[in-house]
Amino acid sequence: MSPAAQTTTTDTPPGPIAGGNAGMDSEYLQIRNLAVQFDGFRAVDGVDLTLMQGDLRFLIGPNGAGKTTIIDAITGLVKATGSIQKSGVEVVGKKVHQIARLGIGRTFQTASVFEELTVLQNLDIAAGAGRSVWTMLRRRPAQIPDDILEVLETIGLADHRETKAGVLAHGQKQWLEIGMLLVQNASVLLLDEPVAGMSGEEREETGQLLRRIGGERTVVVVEHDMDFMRSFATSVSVLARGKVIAEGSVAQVQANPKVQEVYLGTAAAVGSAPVGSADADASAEKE
Ligand SMILES: Nc1ncnc2c1ncn2[C@@H]1O[C@H](COP(=O)(O)OP(=O)(O)OP(=O)(O)O)[C@@H](O)[C@H]1O
Repeated sequence: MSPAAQTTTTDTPPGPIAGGNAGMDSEYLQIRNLAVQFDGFRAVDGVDLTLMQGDLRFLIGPNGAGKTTIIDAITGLVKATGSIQKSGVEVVGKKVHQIARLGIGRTFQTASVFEELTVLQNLDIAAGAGRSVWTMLRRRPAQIPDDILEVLETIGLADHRETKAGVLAHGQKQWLEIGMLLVQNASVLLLDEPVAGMSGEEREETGQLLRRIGGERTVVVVEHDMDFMRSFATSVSVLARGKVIAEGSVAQVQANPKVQEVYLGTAAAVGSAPVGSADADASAEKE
């Protein structure tokens, strides 16, 4: 069953809304004055972001704006300065595995699943602790832990749990990768171009999946697909040359002259062109 087909009317957590939906006790990510340099080049240059649980935040901006580097900095893959706090705990300076243990997970532009293993085995490995491959292989379906069964339903792959990941459709691989973060109990999910290369139907289903998981988590989506952003973002931060140049609702950023300038230079453009398109990049370079 596809994720989109699984929306329930009872016990459905509140969906994402701008500013978050979980009140004072919610998880959050607070980024202050974040900077990343590569040989003196400031790829990320003094970025502040406040990301609340229940706010489905999109990070957009032309190619090279620094979006992926911000995700790399949050997850410890590149050295950064400044502060990144996850619910009060400082992340900058911690190692990749320590950051993952804090509940911060990410996906990559190309899905990184174990192609030779089944969907269930991939989720089992991601869930990790104490589950040997042997236990996993001998286990009967009834013994699948509840948390993994729930995630299989959430990502729409319950009927594919014995399918090898390598033969899944492109979209299903991305959903599996998101599922691998969910079984690790990641409360902050950083998704790098999750719908790149997907069909229209897969995009819609992915958006619905993000809505379902985004109500209870902090979800940040780096995306070039403007239609997808308009359909599912509850808030948007726009980056250009390593800096946040605008932030707000979809309507607010689309109406922002700085954003229009970074893209094609007209109001119509930011409403229609995919960000990062050749025209948009040419325009950004002319600034
Ligand atoms: N490891 C690296 N070494 C040197 N420069 C890098 C490295 N990683 C990224 N950069 C540079 O940093 C800048 C920001 O790159 P980044 O990938 O974060 O941009 P982006 O906004 O994610 O772009 P895109 O939308 O094209 O993925 C670019 O100029 C890029 O060339």
